Amino acid sequence: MKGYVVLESGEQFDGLWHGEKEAEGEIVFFTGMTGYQEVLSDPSFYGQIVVFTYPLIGNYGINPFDFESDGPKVSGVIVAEMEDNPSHCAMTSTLAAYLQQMNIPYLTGVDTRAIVKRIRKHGDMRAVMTTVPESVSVRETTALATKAVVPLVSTNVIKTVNEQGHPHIGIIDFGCKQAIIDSLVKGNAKVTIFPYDTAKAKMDTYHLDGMLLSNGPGNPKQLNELLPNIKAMASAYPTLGICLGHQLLALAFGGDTEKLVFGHRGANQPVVDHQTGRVFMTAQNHSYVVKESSLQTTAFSASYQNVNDGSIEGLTHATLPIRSIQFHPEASPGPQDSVDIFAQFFAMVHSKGRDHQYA
Ligand SMILES: NC(=O)CC[C@H](N)C(=O)O
Repeated sequence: MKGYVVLESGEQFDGLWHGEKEAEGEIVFFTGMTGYQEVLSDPSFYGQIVVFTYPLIGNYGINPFDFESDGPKVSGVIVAEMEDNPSHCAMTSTLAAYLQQMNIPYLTGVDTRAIVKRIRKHGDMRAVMTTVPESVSVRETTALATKAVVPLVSTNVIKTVNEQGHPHIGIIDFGCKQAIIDSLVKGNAKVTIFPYDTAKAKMDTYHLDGMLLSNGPGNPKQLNELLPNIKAMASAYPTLGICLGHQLLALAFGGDTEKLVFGHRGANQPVVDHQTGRVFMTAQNHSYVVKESSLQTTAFSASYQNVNDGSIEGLTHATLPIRSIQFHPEASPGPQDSVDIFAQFFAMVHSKGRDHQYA
């Protein structure tokens, strides 16, 4: 059966329809050649329709190890071609069977290049995947775009992993990828994961050595009411912010964020480290960025910058042990060139123990 994706701009693209239900959400594109399983299950993609630009998706199937959360978070998938006969030693299912089992609609045989050219021109926008395009008004669905989705992907309960580890790192879970938790445990940290709106007073009872603000979906300004709590926590503990966590730290300390025309989603985003001059490749998926001009009135300075468009990729605080990064040092999927960010975070935590009083 023929299926369609109808964009907010009114344009539509067709392909072969697979699925039981329509999908709606922000349409974004991901440029990595591999990593579709991580993308589908990364909570930062919650509710989005993802166009994969690599022309053949699914060629190593789905395995039990590469999930970033308990299941798919995207609302729909669009590909040029999906592999029917994948091959991998750890494979337990084809991508098609997995999407069907999870009730995620997908389109194959789509001119993905044409869609991406539209998005690059007009920006990420709302879209609907449907078999009856004439019945769809994408504009009527845009109200949903303002709804905060972090509460839907954050943990409801406080949980600790690697009980015997040290140091003790608290993660504020805005939709945390499993790979971030794994990276901390790999460094032998005891990790306690808190719901996104846990009060600092509650966290203080856990005797944490450091704090990590996770990635997550949506516009950081949807979480404005959390900023005073975030500022208080980051002022009390050595802190690392990743992606949404980075954006929230900037907002909490008086900076500002804005939406990119089209997001960075892929595995080869070049970033320059201003301290060393080194350029390295990073995994990214975000729509929002910290506004460089807004940093002037804050104690933050830009530590990393995107080589392609000059956007801010990381911040360092002038006096407090706070670092934040827009890209993903845990990769998953993508290059591991920046994995030493976790080692640097551990060094910061060890040199600024929890008994240290910051001014
Ligand atoms: N990966 C993330 O944490 C994404 C952050 C935010 N939702 C953005 O799109 O910019």
